[in-house]
Amino acid sequence: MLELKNISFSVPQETGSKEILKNISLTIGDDRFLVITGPNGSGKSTLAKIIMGIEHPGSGSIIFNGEDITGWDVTQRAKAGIGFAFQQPVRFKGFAIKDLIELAVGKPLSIDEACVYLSEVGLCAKDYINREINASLSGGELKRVEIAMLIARGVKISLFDEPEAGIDLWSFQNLIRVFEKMRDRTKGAVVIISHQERILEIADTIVVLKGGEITDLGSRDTILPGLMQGVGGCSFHNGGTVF
Ligand SMILES: Nc1ncnc2c1ncn2[C@@H]1O[C@H](COP(=O)(O)OP(=O)(O)OP(=O)(O)O)[C@@H](O)[C@H]1O
Repeated sequence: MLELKNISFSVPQETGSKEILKNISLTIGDDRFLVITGPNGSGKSTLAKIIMGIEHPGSGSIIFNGEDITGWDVTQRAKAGIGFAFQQPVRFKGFAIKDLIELAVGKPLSIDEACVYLSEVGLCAKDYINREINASLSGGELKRVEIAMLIARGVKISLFDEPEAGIDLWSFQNLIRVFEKMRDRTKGAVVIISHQERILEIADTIVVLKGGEITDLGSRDTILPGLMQGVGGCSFHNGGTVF
């Protein structure tokens, strides 16, 4: 369980400082599928960076399974089981997909063992296992490889910042299926930052950030109808995209 307690974060500006997150308190329970949404600039990515340890809060504390990890860096948090998928997946030159899966698991694997993780994310394993991580892989394929790595690492919290960014509708539909499977099977929490209605629809819990504050938090069934009607912080709805 991850607890954010009264988290505030500011950046210095010429005219003083700008408060980006204001007194955020949020508990992310195990086995929860939580989606954080809100308008552009509301502080979602900053909150993700605070959870990862890329940024550190000016005040407040972060407790992970009872331990205060506020001062921990990215590596310490990664080792403790907080995994992160980048908005633009990293491409490692000269690395095959199998190498990445082995790196994630932390030991050599047989082809069959490595293939299990690829099958989990809907990639036909034999076509991919020896492919190099390079520009020949589509954005959707790269994202699925990243998710396979998080599954292989067995992280306790998987964090995705706008996984829909830069992928086509077809790949997006496949990604949704992978997330649905992850929600049903993965032990541990999944936290997704997204504007997409299709992702909000599979959330257990939705958190709405606005102006650096949590303006709404609750189950999908209580929060989503308000978002879709423009109540509770939604200012714009267009083509399946909220906000
Ligand atoms: N290092 C920084 N210096 C100055 N301003 C910053 C810094 N980091 C973030 N901000 C500002 O803080 C606000 C929140 O940014 P953040 O990226 O967290 O928003 P977001 O909700 O993820 O937005 P989006 O939906 O557009 O990705 C923005 O106004 C951004 O310009």
